[in-house]
Amino acid sequence: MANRKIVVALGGNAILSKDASAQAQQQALRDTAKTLVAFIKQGDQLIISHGNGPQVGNLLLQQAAGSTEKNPPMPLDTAVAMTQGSIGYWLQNAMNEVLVENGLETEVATIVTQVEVSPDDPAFITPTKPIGPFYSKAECDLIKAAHPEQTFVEDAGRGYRRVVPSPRPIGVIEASVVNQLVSAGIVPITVGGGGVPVVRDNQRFVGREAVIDKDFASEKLAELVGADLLIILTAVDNVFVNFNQPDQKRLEAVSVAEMKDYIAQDQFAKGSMLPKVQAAIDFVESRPESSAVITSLENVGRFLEKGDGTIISMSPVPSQS
Ligand SMILES: Nc1ncnc2c1ncn2[C@@H]1O[C@H](COP(=O)(O)OP(=O)(O)O)[C@@H](O)[C@H]1O
Ligand SMILES: NC(=O)OP(=O)(O)O
Repeated sequence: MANRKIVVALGGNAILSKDASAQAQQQALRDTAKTLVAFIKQGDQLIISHGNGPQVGNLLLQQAAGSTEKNPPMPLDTAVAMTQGSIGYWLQNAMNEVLVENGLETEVATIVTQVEVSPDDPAFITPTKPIGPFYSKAECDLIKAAHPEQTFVEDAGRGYRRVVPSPRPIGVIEASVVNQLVSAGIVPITVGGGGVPVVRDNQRFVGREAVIDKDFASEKLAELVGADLLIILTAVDNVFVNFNQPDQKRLEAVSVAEMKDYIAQDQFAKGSMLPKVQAAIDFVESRPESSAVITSLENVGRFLEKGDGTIISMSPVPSQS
């Protein structure tokens, strides 16, 4: 089925694996662009979003390392905007290259996107969003001693990471601009890093220091632009119940009601799979004719061909595999 309006959210592995150099991230995004072009080839209207957790954390560290009185570090909302710019540049450049290789004239544009949050969101007092590199316990203790204002958590057995507030998105300021670009046949790259968090202050919007979850921001955008499909790309082909246990079960076509039962059973890890599943449910509930897909970049071909992946909808249709 072509001609769908699709919001696709790119997970960490679409941009960054082990090597955080610009060159390596650009190469990863070239590979990602080769996958995404399949949607454009079959006539879908694509809207691309992406994460920025590792990048924005690294940027804060670079800023802190080089800052002087005359060259102060930038606040977190500005750092999020900076990563929207850098990752957006890499991705639109990669998309341009791959589109030309495929003989397509589609244009791509990155939009610095502001996402509205509530100033009263409890997330501002309880930081949960991991950013930047992983540390050992000893490294983490040293940083905490020097920066008692920073919060760190142990992240799924992989080490310690700084966490920052992650309020829920309630609006996307540039949603109408995104829709106008889509209507003009342009592929927008938007709500990068979850969008720049802003709060309403009478007639204006004011930045707040936080990092919004890109899956929630992509969901909000998908709702606002009236998307047909929300695709969340991550490192796994499917969502599982009893994940990583001998009896793990792959979820394929699954209903919103079933997903809610699994959430109640605590099947999805907080901070990794749970926000993706929650975003998928929120989107399908807001647009009951639509569906949401959680799968990997590597599985996109099989999703397009046979409907493989975890597909969440009100009334699931079994895959052709
Ligand atoms: N129930 C589950 N099913 C599948 N993956 C899960 C589950 N619970 C946790 N995960 C983990 O969540 C990861 C996706 O979260 P994360 O790495 O934070 O996302 P992102 O791709 O956006 O960076 C998967 O790669 C997997 O390791
Ligand atoms: N902003 C955000 O959700 O980034 P990650 O997906 O990289 O954590």
